[in-house]
Amino acid sequence: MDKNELLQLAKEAREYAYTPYSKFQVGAALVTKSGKIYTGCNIENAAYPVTLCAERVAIFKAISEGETEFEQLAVVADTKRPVPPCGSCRQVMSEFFNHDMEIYAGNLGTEKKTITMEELLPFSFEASDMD
Ligand SMILES: O=c1ccn([C@H]2C[C@H](O)[C@@H](CO)O2)c(=O)[nH]1
Ligand SMILES: [Zn+2]
Repeated sequence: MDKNELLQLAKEAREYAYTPYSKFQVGAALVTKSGKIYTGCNIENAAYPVTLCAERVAIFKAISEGETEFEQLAVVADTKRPVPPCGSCRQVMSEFFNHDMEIYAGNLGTEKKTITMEELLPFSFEASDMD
């Protein structure tokens, strides 16, 4: 689907972010190969490390409904540059996304960056490394 439309859905999902601690709201929108869209927002916790990022919420929502193949992911936050997904999310993404899958990072304005999974996390540890 259109990159800008997906970034807009991520921006709307961001409004649901539960961020009493950081006050930093993030939204994500994930397109499946079957054509569905799963959104996510970051959800924090008084025990800080329990926090889940917007990207992982969107991915886990999809996985928990039987979706395992994905086409595009958008992520948006109120940042100067397009928001970079954290390392934990990159590892989770690499579990489910093909190397050539496109990730769109954006901000609340017009800054955006398209990056592939392979560019986002090169030389990533994968199941096949345990063969
Ligand atoms: O790509 C990112 C980066 C950070 N966060 C969240 C985690 C935490 O709630 C807050 C500050 O790190 O932002 C995300 O959801 N996605
Ligand atoms: Zn993350």
